[in-house]
Amino acid sequence: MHALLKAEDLSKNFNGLTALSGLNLSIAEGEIFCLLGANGAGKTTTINLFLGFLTPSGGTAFVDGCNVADAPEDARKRLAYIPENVALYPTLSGIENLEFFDSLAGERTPREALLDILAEAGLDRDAAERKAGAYSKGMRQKVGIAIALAKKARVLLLDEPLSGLDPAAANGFCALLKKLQADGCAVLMATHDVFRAKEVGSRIGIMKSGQLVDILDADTLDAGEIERVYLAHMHGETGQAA
Ligand SMILES: Nc1ncnc2c1ncn2[C@@H]1O[C@H](COP(=O)(O)OP(=O)(O)OP(=O)(O)O)[C@@H](O)[C@H]1O
Repeated sequence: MHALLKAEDLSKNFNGLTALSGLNLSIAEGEIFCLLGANGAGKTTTINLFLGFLTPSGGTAFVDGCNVADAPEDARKRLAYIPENVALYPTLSGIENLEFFDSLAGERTPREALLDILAEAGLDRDAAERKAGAYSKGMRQKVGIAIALAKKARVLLLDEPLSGLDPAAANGFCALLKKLQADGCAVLMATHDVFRAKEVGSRIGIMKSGQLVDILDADTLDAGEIERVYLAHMHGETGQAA
């Protein structure tokens, strides 16, 4: 399977602190890779290196075969990024925000088609016409997904997109991710939620102190087992497996 995200010996240091050390990882089309790890483990650093927001101290990040450091604009065209808090223009409606981000991505998708995309992301027409300043966090995440859908991004980078969502909103968000996965997207999602990682992930990576110390197959373990392996790594009871 074609790797849409690839890290080769990817590292990042900040003034002597190793935030990411020698990451080797391939994420194929149709795969959701969840990154678990304690605060400061290096998850956001990994995502920021794929986004081209940071320059690697060593190694290479590729998005759909495109070297991010050499061609950050090309790489960014192929991906969509959903942070923990999707920032929208509060005085614009949901549909106006989507129109704006669509134009930034160089698209001119007709308004009706964008309204359909918002509906697909779970935001009905009434909500889409309301000012985004009054949106809940879950509604803003839906616009984030709609931006990704409109862009036809093949790669999704998600940094704790579920934190603070109520169970129904988190469930809806995961269902959308599954749909994108079925369409062949590759997803890298940083999360603290073991249960959702098990539910939505194809593979689960465990990061500790800047290193990917284990990769688990989400299909063969239940959430309790994943949590046990995770905690064993955090408490230093397991050797490095990756
Ligand atoms: N711009 C920066 N300058 C200096 N140090 C940084 C910078 N960004 C991250 N770090 C450090 O790099 C390490 C990894 O941070 P990172 O944000 O990648 O962790 P994380 O796994 O995403 O954590 P969290 O779960 O809290 O979001 C931390 O020690 C952090 O303090």
